[in-house]
Amino acid sequence: MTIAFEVIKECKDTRARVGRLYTPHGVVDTPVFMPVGTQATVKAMSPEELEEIGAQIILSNTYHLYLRPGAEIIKEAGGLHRFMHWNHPILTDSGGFQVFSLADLRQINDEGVTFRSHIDGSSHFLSPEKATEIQMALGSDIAMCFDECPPYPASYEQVEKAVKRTSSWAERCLEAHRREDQALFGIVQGGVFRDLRERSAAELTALDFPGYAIGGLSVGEPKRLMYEVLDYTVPLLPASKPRYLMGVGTPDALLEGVKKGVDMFDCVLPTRVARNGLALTSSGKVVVRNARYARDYEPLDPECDCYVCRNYTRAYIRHLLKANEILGLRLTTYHNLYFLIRLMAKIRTAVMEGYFLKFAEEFMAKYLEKEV
Ligand SMILES: CC1(C)O[C@@H]2[C@@H](CO[C@@]3(CNc4nc5cc6c(=O)[nH]c(N)nc6cc5[nH]4)OC(C)(C)O[C@@H]23)O1
Repeated sequence: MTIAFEVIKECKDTRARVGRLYTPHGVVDTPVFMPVGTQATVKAMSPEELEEIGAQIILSNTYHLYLRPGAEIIKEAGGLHRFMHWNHPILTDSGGFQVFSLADLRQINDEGVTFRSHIDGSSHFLSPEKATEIQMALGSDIAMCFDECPPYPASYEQVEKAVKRTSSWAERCLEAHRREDQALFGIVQGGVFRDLRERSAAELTALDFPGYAIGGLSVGEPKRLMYEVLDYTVPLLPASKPRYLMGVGTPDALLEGVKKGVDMFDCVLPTRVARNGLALTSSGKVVVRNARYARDYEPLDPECDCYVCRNYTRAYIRHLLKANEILGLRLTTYHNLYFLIRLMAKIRTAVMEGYFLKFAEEFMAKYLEKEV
């Protein structure tokens, strides 16, 4: 069995649950936030710093690694874990979504996708079989099916077509998947149409994957629409298997997702906004680049106990960012990742001890979405 999942504790007044995901590279306590390491690195962080921060599992991308350095090099290097010196679980996204969101898409048909590389414009073809072979070569602990994620908004017909293709491609991925020490997760599509979500979930759960992702969300739809889709999609997935909400998210979305029964999350947010000099704190966002922090000798978050908040001030980090010093990016990234990973640890404790709903309400009362 490449992967096993057990629910440890269920919340009594929400769908939240604490679980444990057993993978070939170690155990993951869920709900979990996965830092994104698109090109075999979580930008600006070393693996040792990620361990210090408490990262349990990271995400990497088939599309990017296939284009550069190429799956063959990573395979020759002994696989992705060895290549990037990360000896804990890795989940790889299948490339479907990245082709749509990054590449110069040339053609999509039932066979697969022809596209031009966003790096050098060279022409490539990705199919369910090829995306599966690449992930087997990378050796991630969890591979994702090659799916079609429609944009938002999209017509019913467009989404229906993507559901049909996603289901047929899922069967082909299952057929092509040959790695005993790697789990393959299915991805449910269906946009914001309830009947299409029901159809996609039925077709994918019939294939009995060890875990399921909810795709097609966090692609520009209003948050309340995403929550509505989660309310009727999560119950369609087997309660005994991990549920992964792709591309999410912000602290409020993580809390809502956990409340609705999601176990796994990933998002570029903490690392991406760090590069714009934005810090996530318990009382909201702090754009530390702003002049107002020039003489602010407090830590990024006075309530945070991370290495950055114990040793540096907003004034210093602002100076570094303004001076385009690399350490500025590193310190802000370190703190943002720590903030989200720490939030997930607090969520797990709150579920275990039966006060999750109260915790969520108190956290949101303090964490104002607007900048503080
Ligand atoms: C939230 C935030 C900050 O995350 C950023 C940016 C725009 O949204 C993101 C995150 N949302 C997101 N939804 C996804 C859906 C799928 C999917 O249906 N299938 C597969 N295989 N992979 C997926 C990956 C996904 N990522 O997607 C890109 C374009 C990667 O940048 C991310 O806003």
